[in-house]
Amino acid sequence: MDFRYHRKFKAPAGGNGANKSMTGRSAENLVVPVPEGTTVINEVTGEVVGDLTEPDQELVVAKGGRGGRGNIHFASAKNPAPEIAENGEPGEEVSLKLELKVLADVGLVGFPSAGKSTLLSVITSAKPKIAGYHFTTLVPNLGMVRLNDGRDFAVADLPGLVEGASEGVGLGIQFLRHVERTRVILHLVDMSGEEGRDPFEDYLAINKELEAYDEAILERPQIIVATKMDLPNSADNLAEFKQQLADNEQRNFEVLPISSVTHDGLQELVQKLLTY
Ligand SMILES: Nc1nc2c(ncn2[C@@H]2O[C@H](COP(=O)(O)OP(=O)(O)OP(=O)(O)O)[C@@H](O)[C@H]2O)c(=O)[nH]1
Ligand SMILES: [Mg+2]
Repeated sequence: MDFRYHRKFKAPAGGNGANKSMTGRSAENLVVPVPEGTTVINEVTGEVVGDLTEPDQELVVAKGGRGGRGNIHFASAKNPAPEIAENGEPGEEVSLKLELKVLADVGLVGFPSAGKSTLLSVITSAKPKIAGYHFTTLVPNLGMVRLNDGRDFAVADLPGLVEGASEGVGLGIQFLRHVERTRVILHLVDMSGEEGRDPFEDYLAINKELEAYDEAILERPQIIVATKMDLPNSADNLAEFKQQLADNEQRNFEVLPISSVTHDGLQELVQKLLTY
């Protein structure tokens, strides 16, 4: 929000050089604070200038100009106090794009209404919007899982993905950069079969979109979370899903069944996430 209306930042000018051997005074540095996880990109060349991932990390994006030299610099034996001094040079000017990649440990992806926000709401203290229609989540939600022993990790709940997301359908794809750096991706698949959905088709469709976004994402650790296991057809659908997975998938992703309603499987899931 800070950058919405304030887009130009200019450090104050240093002083010019002058007589009486005065070198131009340096001006104060201008420091622009950004959140952790900000990638700084040169808007013109597209080059990544730097990645601010640590607290208090700093990056110089534009150097000030060389200060003007005072008259003593131009002194000679003949003229020990010349009446010339230099002006300072202008500082660098750059156009930058700041991109925030949320530094979550765990990223939740899946079809709309797969139960991503509900899962976030039961394992963290976050209170995301939850509803029975698609695209309830419009921007990522973050929550912290905190254990009694002091361990914790951050979970990012993303807007749902649909077929064609990588070509701009729906709104999920623009947020996928948030899972690029998570330690593990939780791929939520609704096992209820409601609305005539086929869990395995959903699963394949989402992976296709992830792959189209960035092939490397599918190489990242992924756990398949089978959701809504409290609903009547879920157990049968899960058995079929596992069979289809074994028949069609080379990758060996683990499948963890959960219900955010009965809380079955949640503890196992959290324990598993601690190992990443
Ligand atoms: N029975 C049952 N219903 C669930 C469970 N988890 C979520 N739901 C329901 O499924 C619907 C969608 O849940 P959300 O958590 O909003 O789904 P989402 O994946 O965040 O959806 P988008 O934000 O649209 O991508 C809601 O009506 C939830 O109450 C579950 O474990 N069991
Ligand atoms: Mg949601």
